Amino acid sequence: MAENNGGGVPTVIADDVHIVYRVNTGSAGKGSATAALSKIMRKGKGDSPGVRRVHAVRGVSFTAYRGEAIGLIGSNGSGKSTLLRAIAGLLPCESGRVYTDGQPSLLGVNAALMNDLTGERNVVLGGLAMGMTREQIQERYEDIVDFSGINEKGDFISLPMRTYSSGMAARLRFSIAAAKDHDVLMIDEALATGDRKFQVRSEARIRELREKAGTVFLVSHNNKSIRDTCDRVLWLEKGELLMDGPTEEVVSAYEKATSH
Ligand SMILES: Nc1ncnc2c1ncn2[C@@H]1O[C@H](COP(=O)(O)OP(=O)(O)OP(=O)(O)O)[C@@H](O)[C@H]1O
Repeated sequence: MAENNGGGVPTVIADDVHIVYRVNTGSAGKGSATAALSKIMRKGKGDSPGVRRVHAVRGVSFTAYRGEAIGLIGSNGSGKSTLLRAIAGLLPCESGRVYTDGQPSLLGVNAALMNDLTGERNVVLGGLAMGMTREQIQERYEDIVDFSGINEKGDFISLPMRTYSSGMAARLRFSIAAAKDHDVLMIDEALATGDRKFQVRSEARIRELREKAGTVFLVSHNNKSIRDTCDRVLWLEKGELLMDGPTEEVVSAYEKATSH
């Protein structure tokens, strides 16, 4: 639908993507009536006993271009995080394809840093995990810590991450990820967790990343963050792409639909 690419270079192409989780329900026990019933229901569907399918993304197609910041909105459980994980290559597609130009990096509020290690060690760990060299990390270390603001109220960077508030931890995660110029940067709710001052800073950094020819995806329930950051929005509902277009058009339609 949205063709605001200005003749740009595609960075992510999703082509009729379907993603199915398989959940072990543990109800495969012999003899129980429920087990027998689910066996009958499952017949011909090709899944093993005790496994339930959750069809989280259903036939989503879009093309993202270099320089775009794309918001993903939709109610809880609509498939936003699942779609991001598939673009990052962390989940396989049941059918359809995701093509990417460059390495997509997913920055979630749950991005795996080690709680028992200090902030300092996590900066190094996170940098290495993103493919930076030790020298590059060394070079950017001060900037990362300054950007995170972790040390504004004392020397917190040398304390284990488990002593951080959720906002502080989210800020550090964002700062680590934003230290690298990404081909495709995906942010899951990270902005919603920092305080207003940090949000302003991270929005500015996202704009910079976009100018460096990357593509940014942002999943958020905060429509203001989406409006401030994105120029295009995908609205997912029950795993399907309901709307794809300019931010104001899609967010207004979403607000209208969810206001009653
Ligand atoms: N690991 C998992 N195993 C099984 N089902 C899952 C898993 N993760 C998500 N789901 C299911 O997939 C569907 C989409 O979930 P997803 O987390 O992608 O939604 P979301 O739009 O990001 O939601 P939210 O706004 O609440 O973060 C939901 O029905 C959810 O229950």
